[in-house]
Amino acid sequence: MKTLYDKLWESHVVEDLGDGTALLYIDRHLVHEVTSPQAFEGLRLAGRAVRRPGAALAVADHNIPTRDRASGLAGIQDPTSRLQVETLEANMAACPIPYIPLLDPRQGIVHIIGPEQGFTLPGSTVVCGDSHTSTHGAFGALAFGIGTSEVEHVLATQTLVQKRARNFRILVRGALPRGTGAKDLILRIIGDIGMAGGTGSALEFAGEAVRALGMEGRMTLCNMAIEAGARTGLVAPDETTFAYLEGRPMAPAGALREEALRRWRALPSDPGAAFDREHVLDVADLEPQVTWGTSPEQVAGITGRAPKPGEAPTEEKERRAERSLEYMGIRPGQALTDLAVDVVFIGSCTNGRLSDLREAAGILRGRRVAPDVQVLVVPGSGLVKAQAEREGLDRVFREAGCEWREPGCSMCLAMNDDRLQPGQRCASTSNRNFEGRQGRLGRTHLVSPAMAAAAAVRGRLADVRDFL
Ligand SMILES: CC(C)[C@H](C(=O)O)[C@@H](O)C(=O)O
Ligand code: SF4
Repeated sequence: MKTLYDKLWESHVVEDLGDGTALLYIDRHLVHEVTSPQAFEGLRLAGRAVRRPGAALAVADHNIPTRDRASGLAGIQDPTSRLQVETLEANMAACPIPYIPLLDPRQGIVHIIGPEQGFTLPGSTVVCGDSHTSTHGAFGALAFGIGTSEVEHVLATQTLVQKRARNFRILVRGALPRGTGAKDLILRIIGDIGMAGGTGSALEFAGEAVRALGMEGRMTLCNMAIEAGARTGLVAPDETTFAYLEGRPMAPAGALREEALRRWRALPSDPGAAFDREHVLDVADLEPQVTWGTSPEQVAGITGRAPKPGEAPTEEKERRAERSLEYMGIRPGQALTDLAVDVVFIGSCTNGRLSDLREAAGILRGRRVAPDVQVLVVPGSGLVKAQAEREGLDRVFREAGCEWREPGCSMCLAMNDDRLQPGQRCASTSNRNFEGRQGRLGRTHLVSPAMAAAAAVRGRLADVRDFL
């Protein structure tokens, strides 16, 4: 009896190296501009070629502006940012890896375009020089982030040495209550098990609440598995997965699809397979979640308060909470709905997909953004943007007073023009809230798209259930 993870691992071992490590075959490799330049340089210096260009897919996403795209590379003001994108373009011109250029309608965040193109498939190994590669585990793929030297290794050999992870099942009972979704669920899970709770493990999300999620919600869960310290996140593929993949440009079709479906259906963990660890939670009472600190584990329900001295379970957590509150400009015990926001960011590979934009638009429709709040809505890809526009979501956002931008990582991290000013407070649908993540001295509260929209309207962190 095997878990999904065991099956994925065992079917990709090229050679067992002992000590729990093995050389794995890598089926798919996503490439972006930040972690690939040195890898290509390394190949050049060693006189090596890319082993299987067709197994890779490249796109620029982190350093690109989300406005005035028409000017292309020339529109990138920051020299380091421009150099990274230029280098990616030069590397792609010199090798046959499929590349989605900046002005291509399919351009977008690497973790959004992979699934969208049908590049990410159940049963495969997927790597990228990016920690949030775990996102692709939502398809029942073994997907994990790698470092730049590993990017070079995969380019050269299509293999990678890995250490086998422990099996950790997160079993989610009950149905997600009104006003909550995948983002609230993963924030709650990280709050429960902690930012190091998943260390050395593959987190398999299971249970009825996970089955009920669409692919986009499952991607949100797996995206943040890494924020619980896990190697990767997984959801067993099922009919929802197969329906999502049907007709995608790079997914198997016809007889190949039939053959693939037979294999994919054998992937889920066998009933009774042993997990090294299990965490069970019931979501019947889950509230919309919001982080109050500078780690995703520092999270509470929106009706909650910032912690008071003496409330943390350990001395170390107490000190961390104290420091976080100081950085965040929050008084101990302050009600979270007291906190006024300056900026709202709706986007990222956590929550920049169509269902996320629909969710946010559902709250903003017919309402206005509070005065002096800047709201950035950044679709995760050009295809998400086009579909949102067909549905009139861009109008909903614009009429409410939001800015409708071009796809990219944007304000998820301070690597492009979109960033917080020192001291600004932001309700953000992204995945990281450490100090300076969205800009020097910026203050980030991680929330769902619906909660971000509610904060935009109220001008403070707000309970989205008041808007339903
Ligand atoms: C820039 C990149 C290497 C980084 C990552 O690995 O995750 C980024 O995507 C992030 O989210 O911090
Ligand atoms: S959207 Fe954010 S988390 Fe995702 S790849 Fe870009 S920077 Fe990393």
